[in-house]
Amino acid sequence: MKVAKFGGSSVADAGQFKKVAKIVKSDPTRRIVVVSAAGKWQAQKIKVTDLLIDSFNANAKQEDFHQPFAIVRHRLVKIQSELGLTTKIEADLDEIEAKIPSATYDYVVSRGEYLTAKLMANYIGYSFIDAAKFITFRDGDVDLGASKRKLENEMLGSRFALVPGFYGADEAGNIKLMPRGGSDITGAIIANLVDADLYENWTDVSGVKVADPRIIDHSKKIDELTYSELQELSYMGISVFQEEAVEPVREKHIPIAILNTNAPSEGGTIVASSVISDKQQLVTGIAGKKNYVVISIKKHQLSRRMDILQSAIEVLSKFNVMPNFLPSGNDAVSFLIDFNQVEIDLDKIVSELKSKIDVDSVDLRKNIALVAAVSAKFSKHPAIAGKILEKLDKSDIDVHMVVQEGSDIKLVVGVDNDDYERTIRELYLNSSEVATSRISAVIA
Ligand SMILES: Nc1ncnc2c1ncn2[C@@H]1O[C@H](COP(=O)(O)OP(=O)(O)OP(=O)(O)O)[C@@H](O)[C@H]1O
Ligand SMILES: N[C@@H](CC(=O)O)C(=O)O
Repeated sequence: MKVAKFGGSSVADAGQFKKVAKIVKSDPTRRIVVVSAAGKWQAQKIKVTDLLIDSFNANAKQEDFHQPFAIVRHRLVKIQSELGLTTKIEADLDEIEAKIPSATYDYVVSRGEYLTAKLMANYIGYSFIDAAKFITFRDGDVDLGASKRKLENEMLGSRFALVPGFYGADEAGNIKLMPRGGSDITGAIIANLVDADLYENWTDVSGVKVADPRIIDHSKKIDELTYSELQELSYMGISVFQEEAVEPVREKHIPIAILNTNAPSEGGTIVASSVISDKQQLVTGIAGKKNYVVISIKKHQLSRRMDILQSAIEVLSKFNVMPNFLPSGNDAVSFLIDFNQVEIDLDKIVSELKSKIDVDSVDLRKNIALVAAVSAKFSKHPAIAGKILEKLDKSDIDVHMVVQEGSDIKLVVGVDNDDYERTIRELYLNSSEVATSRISAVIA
């Protein structure tokens, strides 16, 4: 049995619905289909999820929430009428619109998936199963045991099911959202619950590319990836697969196929526990994100001062800040933090660190981009990392920091935001088959 998840671009309009139906109908083993909310595709420039967030926020600020909601209504009703569906989605839309002033954020924002799934279920003739009926949250996490029992119950009598992604419910029945991109997680959880043979993730690219296709035209496709490599790439910012969606399928050794709804015959990327590696390819994938801040605290022999480190972490936790990386040396520790996390409180955090902890200096650097090269080969051939840094040095890119931590399959460099695209291009050039012949001696 296959679980097939279709992302927002795959269900953005009636034309995209038709492509999904063709794919699903071409293989009867695709018994459970998960969909995101109608997303971006061609003329559709805003995701339904973002319009619902706008509606909720407008109401919270006592502004007109009917305006963004009208766009949601227009898009979904258009899909219904263009496909001649019998769903009567208007009644659901009326009910949701009436509830916005009193409903929770999670309820309002999850309705994009709920409504899109109802439309798709009607179109392809699958039974609609609401994720709130079986994906059960307990203490913030999904309880797989409870969810499995409930899903089995919901599936009784249904051979083919259509499930909305991105949300579940707590034991009291309150809707609980997953992180952004969470429909990937729903699909992965369901694949785990039903012991699927394959988890298909359908999007708008033919698999994971070595580097972001918006930066590298015609970037080479990665044919095979390990779960760990995909997890690291997702953590570092490739939006094509949600990082938290790896674990549920890895646990059951279920392979993932990342495929293109707009070009199903092109094939995609297969993700599994181990892969046959491409000898020529030193770096499997490159990912990154702009806009980090680096807060560095310095003191002689800081690495021996647990008390100081503890106090610094307490200051960050007080502001709900979780550093993404913590490069450290004998006399200094740096906290690398996504700027969006600290934007409002940054000055307060720096002044509290200066006033409350006994250090020689607290330095702040903004506008840092992190770029990661990921490869399972790094663990066996650490010299590759040195070669990569040498290449960046020769191209006059200022590397402010290098982090090679944790999984030891990832090398992260911190560069200026302005050098982000150039760094990705340099790494890409030196990861591809042609260029690697110059440095392949390292792995020989
Ligand atoms: N290395 C990469 N390989 C492939 N795509 C990448 C990579 N890095 C970034 N992307 C971007 O990821 C996009 C696909 O992910 P996205 O989440 O937008 O898809 P989706 O299937 O429409 O899902 P949803 O709208 O539900 O989040 C691609 O269009 C591409 O621009
Ligand atoms: N619709 C949600 C979830 C998803 O697409 O997976 C989002 O835009 O983040």
